[in-house]
Amino acid sequence: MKTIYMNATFFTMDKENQIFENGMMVVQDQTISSIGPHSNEQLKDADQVIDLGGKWVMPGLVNAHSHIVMTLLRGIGDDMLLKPWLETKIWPIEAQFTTEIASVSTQLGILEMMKSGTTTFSDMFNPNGIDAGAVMETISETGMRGAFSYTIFSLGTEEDQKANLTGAEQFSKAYKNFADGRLTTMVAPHSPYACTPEAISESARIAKENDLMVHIHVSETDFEILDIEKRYGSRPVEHLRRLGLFDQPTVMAHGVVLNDEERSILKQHDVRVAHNPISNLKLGSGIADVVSLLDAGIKVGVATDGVASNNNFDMFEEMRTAALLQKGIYKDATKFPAQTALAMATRMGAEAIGMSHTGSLEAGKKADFITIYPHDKEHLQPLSEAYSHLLYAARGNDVCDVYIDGKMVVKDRVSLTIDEEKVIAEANRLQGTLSR
Ligand SMILES: CSC[C@H]1O[C@@H](n2cnc3c(O)ncnc32)[C@H](O)[C@@H]1O
Ligand SMILES: [Zn+2]
Repeated sequence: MKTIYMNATFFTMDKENQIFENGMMVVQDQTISSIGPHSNEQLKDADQVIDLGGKWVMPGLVNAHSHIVMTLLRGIGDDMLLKPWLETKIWPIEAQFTTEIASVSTQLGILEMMKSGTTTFSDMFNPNGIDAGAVMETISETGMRGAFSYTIFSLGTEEDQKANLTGAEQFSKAYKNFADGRLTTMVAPHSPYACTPEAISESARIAKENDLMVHIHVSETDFEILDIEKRYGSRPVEHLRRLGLFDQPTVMAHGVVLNDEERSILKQHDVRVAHNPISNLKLGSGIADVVSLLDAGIKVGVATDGVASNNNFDMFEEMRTAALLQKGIYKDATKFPAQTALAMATRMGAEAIGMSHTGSLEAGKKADFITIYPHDKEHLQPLSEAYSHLLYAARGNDVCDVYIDGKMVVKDRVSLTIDEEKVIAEANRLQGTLSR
């Protein structure tokens, strides 16, 4: 099926950052086959021609680190530091989760992600009490692209830990390249503080044997650095390197507390970073030095973390915050230009999570894109500065239509794959069943 999208401004977010005003994009089945200026010649053999009526089109956003199953915990445990937040609030409530709660949380979270322009996500979930396969099926039905990773924790008895590792290995294998390759898995040890060295080494083994990426929280707070140094005699990055984790392609969430030596270890091992600026601010963890990460040649993606520490999945807000923070900490407005922030939330973010088949509008890439109708929106005028507006002025609810794998999943801000009313009602009912 060959579909042509025309009469739009296309922001490719490719390496050349091309913009085609009154451009044309040809999609063959799930893949972009060409993009460029308007051509009447191309129109002749199309099965379907879609006139986008002057909309802006950009690649779907890539959220490099989230916890979709926690969506029902939005607003619970505000204004706390990471350690007490996890230990006294989040983990006790997550212990009450059921498959139904996890599925509804997931639908609500994906609904919010898609409607604010995210088409790919890389997620870690707490598997306790839930049928992870059923939640993966739920994700598949929404049409979303991404990786869903079963977290490895060294909590509970030795038997619990063994069962957790077995569960993670089975899940990662069973759902690798799922839903026609739209969904996959990673191996996800929670963090150096919630996993024993044995669990980290086992994670590396599972990733190696199954050719999977690793996804882990690292160097999020000063406390973590002191804690790991005290327990193991080295800082988290060196600790994980020694355990062989970085011999597998790894994406680490946070990287707030890093020094030059650690950045050089990360670069040597091609470890990528998922930058979560709002969660890091809200949990009082600090501000990652993204300029130094990029200067060191490390790939960085933008991420929201879960909505219990954000408190939304709006990637427009996230990338703007990322850019403004770097300018602020460096006291230099030339740092972190719009181009860098937009690349991190699209193409570079996709590369960071090992999904370089999406993240830009280029021939050969998956047809994952979003549209914005700017003409009736005051905050997106004057139209001539559209590229600037995408970073500095736009917000998630400006997104009009969303396409993943060439398939429309949101039309005029209405989901075509999720029953919005039902999910919102269920989310409120189920949240009321949790005791806090
Ligand atoms: C990794 S499974 C998901 C699990 O991790 C917990 N969590 C959420 N946000 C953070 C964060 O910023 N740092 C560490 N751990 C976090 C939460 O229990 C999630 O369910
Ligand atoms: Zn997280």
